[in-house]
Amino acid sequence: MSDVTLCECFARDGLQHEETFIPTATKVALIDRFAAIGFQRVEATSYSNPKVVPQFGDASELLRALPRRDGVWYKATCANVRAVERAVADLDAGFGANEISLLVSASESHSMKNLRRSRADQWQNVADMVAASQGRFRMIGTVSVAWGCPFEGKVSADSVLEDVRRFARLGVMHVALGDTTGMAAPRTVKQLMSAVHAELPEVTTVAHFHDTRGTGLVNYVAALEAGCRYFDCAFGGVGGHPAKVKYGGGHTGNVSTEDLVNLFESMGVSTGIDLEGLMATAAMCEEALGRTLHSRVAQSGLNPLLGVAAHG
Ligand SMILES: CC(C)(COP(=O)([O-])OP(=O)([O-])OC[C@H]1O[C@@H](n2cnc3c(N)ncnc32)[C@H](O)[C@@H]1OP(=O)([O-])[O-])[C@@H](O)C(=O)NCCC(=O)NCCSC(=O)C[C@@](C)(O)CC(=O)[O-]
Repeated sequence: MSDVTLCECFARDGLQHEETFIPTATKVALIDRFAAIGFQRVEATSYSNPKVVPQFGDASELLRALPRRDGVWYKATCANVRAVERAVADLDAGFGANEISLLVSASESHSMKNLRRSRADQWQNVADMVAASQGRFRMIGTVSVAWGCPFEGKVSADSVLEDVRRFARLGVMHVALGDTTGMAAPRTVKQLMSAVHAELPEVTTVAHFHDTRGTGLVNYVAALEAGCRYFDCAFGGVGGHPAKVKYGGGHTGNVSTEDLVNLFESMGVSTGIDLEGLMATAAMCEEALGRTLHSRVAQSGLNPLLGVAAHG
């Protein structure tokens, strides 16, 4: 049993803004590989409107082809009721995701840009999505821009806390808090995470930090210290947000899986990930995208002290 549960997000958050369509067979091989090296949660695809996000036009085809592994949660992102209906239809057809994420934004402007709905309308949407899901999935409530919005600036921690309560009232007991454009810092991470854990211990928090400003790893340590045990990451730091073009902000990027695994394991926090497999998989991800990705560990190698008692 590992100390933390990592969700490998390369195939969804990672690929979301890749302009080139990655062949379905390549995605399936990578997702299966992620599960094979120890990821118990893998974000596999999104049931977004395929006209808006063509990269996921193959969601059902991909999930149909994906071999299942015991104990692995395959997540599909859902932004509206139509998305959940597609997830249910796939389950009815004998395949599909066993985990879905339901999206809200902590700010009005981000909600309008990302989901094309006001927060109030999206919360109604979430209630409808929960009903449409028929209790057939593990549900992950996801609050974007939870530590700051690129358009509005400060986001009220009380408002985010209320969003977590609303998910819990709807029976969504896993809630991911997203630092969508890298505005969190360790102090604010600890404050918000600790407040959620103190008031809602029955909710499992998931930390979803982007490395927009190089704060991803320190924020993950802060979340760990605040009691969070579920973390999102993506090989090569791929994905994040299309900050430059559409959403304001600068460099995009998830926290690199290789770097996060190396950090946690160096701290003595077991991730359950096979370390040799990690490095080989990083190379597969680079090959799939045809470029060098953003991971210090992929370039420099794992900490040589891993597996060795640090002070003799
Ligand atoms: C925003 C919405 C939901 C508005 O969806 P909408 O209000 O239905 O509007 P629309 O204009 O997109 O839809 C019009 C047409 O598309 C169809 N349609 C509509 N939805 C679907 C669907 N799901 N699947 C298949 N078809 C769909 C719909 O049925 C209709 O068809 P028509 O009647 O014209 O033939 C939609 O445009 C959409 O899915 N957009 C993509 C949203 C998205 O993927 N955003 C990025 C998510 S990442 C994120 O939120 C951040 C996160 C999670 O990573 C955390 C973090 O970083 O902090």
